[in-house]
Amino acid sequence: MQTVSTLDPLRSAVAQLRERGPVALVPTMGALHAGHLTLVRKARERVGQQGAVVVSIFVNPLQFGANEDLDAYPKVLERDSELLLAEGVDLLWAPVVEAMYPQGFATSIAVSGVSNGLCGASRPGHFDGVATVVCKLFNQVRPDMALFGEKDWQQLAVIRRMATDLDLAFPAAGQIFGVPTVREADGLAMSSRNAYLDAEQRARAVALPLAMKDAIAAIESGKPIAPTLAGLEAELLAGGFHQIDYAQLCDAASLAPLDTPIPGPMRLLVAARIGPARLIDNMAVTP
Ligand SMILES: Nc1ncnc2c1ncn2[C@@H]1O[C@H](COP(=O)(O)OP(=O)(O)OP(=O)(O)O)[C@@H](O)[C@H]1O
Ligand SMILES: CC(C)(CO)[C@@H](O)C(=O)[O-]
Ligand code: BAL
Repeated sequence: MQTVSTLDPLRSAVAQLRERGPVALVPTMGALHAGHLTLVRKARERVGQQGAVVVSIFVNPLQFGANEDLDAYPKVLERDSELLLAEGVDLLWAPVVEAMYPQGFATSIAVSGVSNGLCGASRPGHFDGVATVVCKLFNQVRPDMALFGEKDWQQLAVIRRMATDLDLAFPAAGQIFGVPTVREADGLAMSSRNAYLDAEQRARAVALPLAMKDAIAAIESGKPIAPTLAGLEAELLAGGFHQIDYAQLCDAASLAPLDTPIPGPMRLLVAARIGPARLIDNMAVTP
C-alpha cells in the first residue's frame, strides 16, 4: 500500500493504478472501525483483484462548526494505516490541510433541499463542508465509483444530489454506492465518536437503536406518528441522553419530513446527545 499526502504523488499513483482496472474511492475521516473496513471490502468486491481501492483519511475542518469536536476528533493515522494495509488497500490518500485548502481557498459547494433539515439544521454549514471536500476528493482521485455508509443517510443523499447536479463523471451519481450500517453486537451503530463515551454512557447508548426499533414497530402497526416520535424522544431522555437534535420520519429519498405514512420507502432518522457524543442513526420504515 502506498501512502501519499500531497496532490502530485496522488495523481501519479492513481494514474498507475488506473492502468490495471477500475478505481474505487472510500472517503473517511480515519479512526477506522469495522464499519469503515466493510466499505473497503465492498469496494474490493466491486473492483475485483485487478482494480484498485483508494481510501482517503482527512479530518475536514470545513464540516465542523465552531463549537464542535474538530480538535478532539481522534487522529490515529499509523493504526489506521496498518488496518488498511491488512485489508489489501492499494493507496491511502492522507492529505495535509494545506494540500486540501491552500492559501486563498475560497470556494464552497452548497446543496440545498436535501441538506436543509435534520443534521443540516442542527449543524449549520456542515453539509457545505462535506459537499465541498467530497467534490474535491472526487476531482483529485477521479474514481470510477465511491462508497459511503448508510449510517450517514443524509450525507449520502447530499453527495448523490451534488454529483447529479454538477454532472460529475468520476464517479457518476449512479456509481455512488451506499453500504448498510454496521452495528455493534448490541445494535449500536459503529461510529468513531462512540469512543467519546465512558463505560456507563456506552451501555446506555444502546437505548438509541432499541427505542428506534420500538417506534418503527409502532408506526408500521398504524400508530400515529407525532405521539410515537414524542415517545421515542421521552424514552431516550429517560435512558440517559440529554438532548435530542431531531427524531423524524422522512421520505427515504427526498428526506421530506412526514407526519403521515406514504406508500413508498420511509426512513426514521435520529440525532441525540449522550455525554460528550452526538450520535446519529437511521432505519428503514416499511409502508
Ligand atoms: N457503522 C457504519 N456502518 C457503515 N458505514 C459507516 C459506519 N460508520 C461510518 N461509516 C461510513 O464511513 C465513512 C467515513 O465515515 P467517518 O470517517 O465519518 O466515520 P464515522 O464513524 O461515521 O465517524 P463519526 O463518528 O465522525 O460519524 C462514511 O461514508 C460513513 O457513512
Ligand atoms: C464523507 C466524509 C469523509 C467527508 O469528509 C465525512 O463526512 C465522513 O467521514 O463521513
Ligand atoms: N460521518 C459524518 C462526518 C461528521 O460527522 O462530520
